[in-house]
Amino acid sequence: MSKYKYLKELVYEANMEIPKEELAIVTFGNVSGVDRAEGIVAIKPSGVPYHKLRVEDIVIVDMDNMLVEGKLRPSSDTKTHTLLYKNFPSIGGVCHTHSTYAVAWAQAMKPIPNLGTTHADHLTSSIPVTDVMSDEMILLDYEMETGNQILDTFRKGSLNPDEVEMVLVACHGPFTWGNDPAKAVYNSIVLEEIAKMAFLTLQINPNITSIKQSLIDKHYFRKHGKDAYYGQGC
Ligand SMILES: O=C(CO)[C@@H](O)[C@H](O)COP(=O)(O)O
Repeated sequence: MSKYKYLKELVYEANMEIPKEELAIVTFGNVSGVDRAEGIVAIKPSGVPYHKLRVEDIVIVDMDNMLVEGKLRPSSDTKTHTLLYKNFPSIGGVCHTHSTYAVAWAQAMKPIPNLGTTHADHLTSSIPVTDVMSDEMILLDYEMETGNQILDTFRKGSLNPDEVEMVLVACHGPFTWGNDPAKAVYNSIVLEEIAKMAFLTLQINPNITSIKQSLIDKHYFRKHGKDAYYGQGC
């Protein structure tokens, strides 16, 4: 029996949420989880349709993307996942999907503006989008450079990955994370709904740019326990 059975099961269950929540079809997307003490990552194998996926198919790699356990190839996005674990120290799970509305915003290379309280409940900023990669980056090592593009986006925007747990990779799609694989998938579900609402809002009223900062603050801090308005009778 694998010493990583517990993590494989967590990651398997999280991956099975992807088709259940209609966040991707066929083999698109992947979810991983990390055991920092063991220095390993459990991740969906590459090219396996969700309906055929089994717990024992989940692949174990080390933090340098070397195979530790598994008969199948790890996801093609493994380098992106491990780079995020190395640079975002408090995350325990990463999720990548091809959910329709989030991918549309990523392909349009537009950040998702904060247009309502549904968005504000989860983050105060826009949902960021990475810059487009150079030809050299694409040809050199697309998946590693995808991770670097995410890190650059957070550095340039002074964004906290513990508060903004999601990003749109330009021309590709969403990556989300959280303290465990299930939370990473939850954030992908939320992101897709916010992306859809924002798209429809702008179809109805293209002149909308964002909502009042006070409404953003009220909802975010009420949901995250630091209500800026406690004691102010609002
Ligand atoms: O976005 C892509 C390919 O464009 C990948 O994320 C695939 O959607 C999943 O690849 P595997 O995890 O099956 O290697």
